[in-house]
Amino acid sequence: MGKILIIEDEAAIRRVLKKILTEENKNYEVSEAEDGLIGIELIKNNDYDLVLCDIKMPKMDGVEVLDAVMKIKPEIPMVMISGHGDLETAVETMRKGAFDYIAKPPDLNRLLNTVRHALDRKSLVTENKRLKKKVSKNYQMIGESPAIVQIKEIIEKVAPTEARVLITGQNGTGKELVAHWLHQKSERAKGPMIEVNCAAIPSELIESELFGHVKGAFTSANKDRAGKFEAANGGTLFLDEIGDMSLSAQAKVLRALQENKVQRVGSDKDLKVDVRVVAATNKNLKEEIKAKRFREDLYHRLAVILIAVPNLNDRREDIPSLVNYFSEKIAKEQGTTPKTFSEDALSQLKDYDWTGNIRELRNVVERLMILGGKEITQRDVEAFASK
Ligand SMILES: Nc1ncnc2c1ncn2[C@@H]1O[C@H](COP(=O)(O)OP(=O)(O)OP(=O)(O)O)[C@@H](O)[C@H]1O
Repeated sequence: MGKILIIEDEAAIRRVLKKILTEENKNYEVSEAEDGLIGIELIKNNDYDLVLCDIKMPKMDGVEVLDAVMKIKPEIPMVMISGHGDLETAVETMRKGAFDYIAKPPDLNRLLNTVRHALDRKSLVTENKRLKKKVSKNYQMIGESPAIVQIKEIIEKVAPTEARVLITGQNGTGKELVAHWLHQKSERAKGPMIEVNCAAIPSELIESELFGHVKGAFTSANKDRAGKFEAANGGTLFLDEIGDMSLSAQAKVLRALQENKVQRVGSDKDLKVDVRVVAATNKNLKEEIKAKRFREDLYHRLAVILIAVPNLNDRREDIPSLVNYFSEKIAKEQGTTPKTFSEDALSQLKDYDWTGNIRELRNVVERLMILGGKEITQRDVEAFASK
């Protein structure tokens, strides 16, 4: 990574900059443009990682070039080159989105440092974009049934707010998927999304997992450790299977939600946290409250918005599109071509006796793709779906 474009009308300066950069790093690939118009054309048609741009130039000055780049490729860091008279403009360009500026004549160390930093940031931005794409691909929510459409609408409305959400539904109905959407579509999407499966953590460890601990808090605590609340600072904490959380951990979670503060186990120092909590459960929390296994006050804190994810059996009309979606997904994962399912096969699967778990549907599709014919028929479904 190191495609750099220099936009500068003075040939001598271009030469010096190019020399410094190419001598510094053999991987820097430097191109030149003698004015802003040529520069912008090059930027449109190439993928640069960094642009060095003079401020004072005839035809189109550096500020105009910056404005144009911010519109067409805002992810490219721009480093402005300023002469004696335009230091103020240089500072102004930073407000407009330039990464930094260097003064003429360029100081070697400062130039190289700025270039390195700008390229580092570019690779971070690219990586972030790649991850975001991956995440949004992985978390597609398939289905046009009224129930799914309604859930999508609720997500659109609720995600941008700070409201806490309780997601209910049987195992494998898509609760985690809903939680990811809530995070992705919120202001907090730039921050972390941290997940804790409360059912998978032994009750004696859950508090340390959520709130962290200090060295010596218990026998195996040999150093200070931050908990998930701290890790989720600025983002979303997804407490999955919250119905399985111990009563003493529930009390601490309640305090964290009331005061936006946590204490590491073994410490009495309050740490401020800015976390949105989204929780999920397959249990009926109202019944858990009656049985004194779940705190009612915590329930009311968590369940500002309730999203009940329907069972697959209650939205059978989504099954054909889910089958096609999984067929494509599995084929991609295995490097094969997706199989087509005949109309009869699809309607057979639609009426199939599902447990309600979407993972079960995925497994059936995978089994049919392995065992079935070129096109999956009703006979394939009869023969293999329930085996
Ligand atoms: N509407 C949907 N479209 C596409 N894939 C889905 C949909 N709903 C669920 N899935 C997929 O089904 C699987 C199970 O969903 P998820 O893990 O969200 O369920 P869950 O209710 O959180 O399960 P558990 O209770 O076991 O934690 C995941 O791989 C998820 O991506």
